[in-house]
Amino acid sequence: MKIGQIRQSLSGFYDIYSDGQTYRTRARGNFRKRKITPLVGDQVEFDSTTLQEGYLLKVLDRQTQLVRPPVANVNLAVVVTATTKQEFSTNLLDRQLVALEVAGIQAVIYFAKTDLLDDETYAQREQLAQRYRQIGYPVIIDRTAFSKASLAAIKKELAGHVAVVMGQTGAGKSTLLNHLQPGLDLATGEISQALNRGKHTTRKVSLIPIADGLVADTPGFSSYEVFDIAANELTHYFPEFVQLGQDCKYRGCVHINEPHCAVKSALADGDVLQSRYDNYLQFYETIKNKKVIYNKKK
Ligand SMILES: Nc1nc2c(ncn2[C@@H]2O[C@H](COP(=O)(O)OP(=O)(O)OP(=O)(O)O)[C@@H](O)[C@H]2O)c(=O)[nH]1
Ligand SMILES: [Zn+2]
Repeated sequence: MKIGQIRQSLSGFYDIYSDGQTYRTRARGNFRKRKITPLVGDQVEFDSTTLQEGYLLKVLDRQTQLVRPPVANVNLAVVVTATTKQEFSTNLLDRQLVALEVAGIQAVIYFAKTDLLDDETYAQREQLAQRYRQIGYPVIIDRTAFSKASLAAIKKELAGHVAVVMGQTGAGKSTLLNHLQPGLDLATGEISQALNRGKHTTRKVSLIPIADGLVADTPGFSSYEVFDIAANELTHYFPEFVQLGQDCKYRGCVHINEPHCAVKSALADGDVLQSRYDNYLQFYETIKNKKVIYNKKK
């Protein structure tokens, strides 16, 4: 029995990386009975006779689990945010950040398409980047898109992590992945020619080693339509509110109507971003009314 990590899943085969080797395996039938679908990123126990023939025996406990892309144990997400006036939205950015906080996944923000900005807009984005850094989120922004420095900065963040790239349609996720890994043939929705039995297309998901980290080659979607939390918990997922909230007069203050609220006074002093607070209010109301949050910009 060996232990390894699923690095690729395709048509019922699982490629498991263990001790410098990749083993192709199939899952034993009992997985289906137990309703466990092995996921790329899973740490697993397996048996193998050759590199081509083996059985996946057991999926070990997961740290995290994403649905889109279906990857386990992701602990970092690169949030690709297009910065052009037409596309940029702090609402979308904050929504993704909250979803990641809820999932327990670290976020790195990448500001894309900076080459399309005029100087004034670029300066605004840079200022905003600084504010997000103060909250604790690394932000990668460079006047030159895909500069050596910005790619190196992303690679540094990826080191030691299992990561996904997320962001709106057209934000620049695939383009970024291709710059991080030149020659990468993004395989989203690819039909497996050797293995497809003609019933339906097979989605391949794999984790590719980039700069001492692993990145899912399938970008994720940002459409976390609803936060699976109660409205009064939302404050826990705004890191700057967590810290400030310790000085609110009322325990369990949600920073809306309570007097002597440290978050609201920091907002009045300009120490909390107005856009973050506005988005907080909007998410709060949405969760409270149990409405679905739809993406405004598609
Ligand atoms: N000028 C400029 N264009 C970019 C940049 N990044 C991406 N683009 C362009 O934006 C368009 C969308 O980029 P993609 O990488 O396909 O976006 P995506 O996020 O993968 O989109 P989906 O696959 O639809 O989710 C493409 O035409 C890219 O060439 C950038 O930094 N600067
Ligand atoms: Zn408060």
